[in-house]
Amino acid sequence: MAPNPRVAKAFRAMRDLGIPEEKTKPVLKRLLKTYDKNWQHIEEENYRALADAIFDSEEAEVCYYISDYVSKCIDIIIIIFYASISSSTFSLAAEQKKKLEQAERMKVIEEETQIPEEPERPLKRLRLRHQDGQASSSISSSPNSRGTPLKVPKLEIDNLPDAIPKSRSRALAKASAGEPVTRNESQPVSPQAHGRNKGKTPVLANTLTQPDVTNESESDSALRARHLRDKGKEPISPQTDPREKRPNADRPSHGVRFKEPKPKQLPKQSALTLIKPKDEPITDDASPVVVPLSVIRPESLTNGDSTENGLVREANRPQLVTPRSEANKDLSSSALPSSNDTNDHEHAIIPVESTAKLDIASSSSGEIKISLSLGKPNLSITDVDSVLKTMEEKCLKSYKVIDPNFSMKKLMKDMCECLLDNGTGSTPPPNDTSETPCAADAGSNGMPPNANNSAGNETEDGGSPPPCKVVDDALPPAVDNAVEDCENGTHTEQNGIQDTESQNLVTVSNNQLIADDVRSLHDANDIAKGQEAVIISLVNEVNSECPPSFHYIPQNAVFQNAYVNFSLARIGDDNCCSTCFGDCLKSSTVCACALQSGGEFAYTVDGLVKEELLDECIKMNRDPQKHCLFYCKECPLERSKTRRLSSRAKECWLKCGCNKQCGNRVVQRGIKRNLQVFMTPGGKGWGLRTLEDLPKGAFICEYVGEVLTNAELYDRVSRSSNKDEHAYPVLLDADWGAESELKDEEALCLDATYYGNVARFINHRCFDSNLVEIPVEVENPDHHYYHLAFFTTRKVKALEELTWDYGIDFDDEEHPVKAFRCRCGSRFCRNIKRPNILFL
Ligand SMILES: C[S@@+](CC[C@H](N)C(=O)[O-])C[C@H]1O[C@@H](n2cnc3c(N)ncnc32)[C@H](O)[C@@H]1O
Repeated sequence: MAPNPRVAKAFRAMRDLGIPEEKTKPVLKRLLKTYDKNWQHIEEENYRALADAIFDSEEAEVCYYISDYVSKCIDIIIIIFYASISSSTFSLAAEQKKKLEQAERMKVIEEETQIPEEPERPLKRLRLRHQDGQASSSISSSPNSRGTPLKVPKLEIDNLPDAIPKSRSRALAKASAGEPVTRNESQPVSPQAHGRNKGKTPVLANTLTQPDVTNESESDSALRARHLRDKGKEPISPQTDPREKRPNADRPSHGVRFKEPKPKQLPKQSALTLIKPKDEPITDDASPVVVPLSVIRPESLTNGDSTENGLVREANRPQLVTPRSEANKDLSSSALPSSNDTNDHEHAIIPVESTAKLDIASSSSGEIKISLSLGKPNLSITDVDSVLKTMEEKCLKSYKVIDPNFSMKKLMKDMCECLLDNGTGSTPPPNDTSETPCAADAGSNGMPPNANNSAGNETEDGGSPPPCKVVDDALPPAVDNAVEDCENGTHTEQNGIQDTESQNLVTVSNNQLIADDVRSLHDANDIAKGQEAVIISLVNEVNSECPPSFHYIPQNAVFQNAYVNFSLARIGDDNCCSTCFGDCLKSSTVCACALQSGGEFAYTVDGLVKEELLDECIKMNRDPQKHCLFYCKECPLERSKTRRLSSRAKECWLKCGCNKQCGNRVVQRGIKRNLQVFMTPGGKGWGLRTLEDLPKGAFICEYVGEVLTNAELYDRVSRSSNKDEHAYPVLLDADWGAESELKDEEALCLDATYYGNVARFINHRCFDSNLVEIPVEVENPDHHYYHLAFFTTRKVKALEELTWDYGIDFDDEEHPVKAFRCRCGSRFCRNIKRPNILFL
């Protein structure tokens, strides 16, 4: 049968549009049926009805694909949503809910895309295009569509909700296309999650985890730093006021309060949004050069303007402005001095990290240049300000620098000033008139108003102070206020300056730059912070060195393992004078406590140590071989002799019937003399001096510190980065009661490095020191633990430095605490290498 010419014409028209006959045929059949074989409707507008009907049938197919795809995407989003609100694995309920929702959606989509058996006038396509926001166009007039077969439309991924990151969208697209998805595309890892969960969390969970903003904790490196800082420094004895403990994040001390860094605010997101992935996070460990800094200033820097917790309010604190501040204005562009400059410059190379090198150079004109070589050849930093800003943020985050005015520039300026101030003395002095007087500056010579000033500025030897070796004589009075310069938190040990005369080279130890600690705050008006019966002031008339960082404690505190048991039950009747009344020294009967020290009290009614005991102790100190043959392992006889000869005092205590003013309670009543911590002019660092004339045998102070076992001390010293920093720990070795030699885990010592009293400032003098230490039993009849009390060996004039003989063997290379180069100035100094005289 010949084909109907109208059918053939319709096929041709559709072919022209790229629609093959087999697609046209069924649709045409349906249309003819629909229009009751009314060809007019079909042929109108160049077969528009037919073409639309064909497109609609194709679109229905496409819609199915789209709906399927969208539903899969929604599924994934729902999975994400559920996973994000519950970090645990999928719950069954969630999965069920998801499936139900999916089925619901599928139903709706299917309903929407169903082809009605009897289609209405096919204009839907045009309407859809309008809805898409695209220009309405007739299929015949659209040049693009003309002849182009319809394909499965590409999913417009970029139009998915904004919060879906592109990489994730790409992953979705790839996944749907059956392409492999890369790890980065599948894992929008938050910086926190990246570091924490690396290699641990399943990909999906990792992808979905929101960053734990509220729990953002210190970086590992900051924690490590704090751990190291606090290690070995926290006495746990109940004797110790817990507030005195080193501050840490959990337990802020009264002096310093750490402010946790505020977690970064994330943009607000709805429940369904995902966190945009970031590039590899920069971790705290990333920076090779980190200078942890504390900017807590000593209270002494203020004129009483300290806040309740002891912090200094920056705004009211006068700023140091010196001409030298210009020196570091442009650190980035300044080149280090050439080797030709070496005569004019002091030059220190500080190893910062294996690949990085910090270089500091100073010129005699007061210029300081700091350069940092990172060992990376192609590094170019053009914007120093942004580097400084980043560093400030880092300091705030990692090192809890809490001062809002903290600035790296200021820190570097301070560092330069410290370098100049602590340098060789060849650098010009600060020419600054804007410095405010130091709180400690109680007079031109540092004497407080009530001090007996009559004695003049004598040294122990009776002469004037020796010319200062480190600081130029020409230093102006401004350096009296040097305590103010300590605001950068760095601290230079006098010993850190090596051989300044010989090579004009300042060697700066690493830990001068790395303030490993938040400084304990010192009140220069009273370094004891009111914990002693007297005020102990602090002055520095010599240089700008800061008082060392330590906690002042008026009584010993057990660090950890030391066994110091003060139970009343352990004090027998023989060890106390329970029947005494008032002042034992005035009693007519010999008290039990006196019997304990050979039938006589150790003190006179004037509160001085009796001459015999004093002389015995002095002799013992000066010639231990002769007077105290202690610790002869080979010879038990010598050992017992030593014990018998051990000179000591025994004081009344809690079980005694006498009162607190009893003459046999000298050491336990604490410091009574007018003392001052001062910077020695002779290169020994800080020292202690008396501000009043003292008689022979006067009690000065006790050596107070942490009570450690020997084993703990060795451990502490060997772990310490700066072994020299230890304030010369003392061994409590007058173990006159022990039956056998004490093990290192039992033997005790005192370390005043981190916790101590004013005695930690007493310098050593060989042989003829004006103080001698006497073991004093107070609470503990075991004699395994006792108090080490200092008494004057002779009359001492006001302003004389107080010294004691540490008993150092300067040739003992094996001692855990390294001996210093002695500058005691004594004629009998043991550190002077004398030529061996050969007697023939
Ligand atoms: C107990 S501390 C005394 C206070 C110390 N000068 C300070 O500035 O903190 C002991 C340290 O002081 C220094 N020192 C004490 N006597 C010294 C002396 N005769 N010569 C040189 N340095 C001395 C040594 O650095 C020693 O390690």
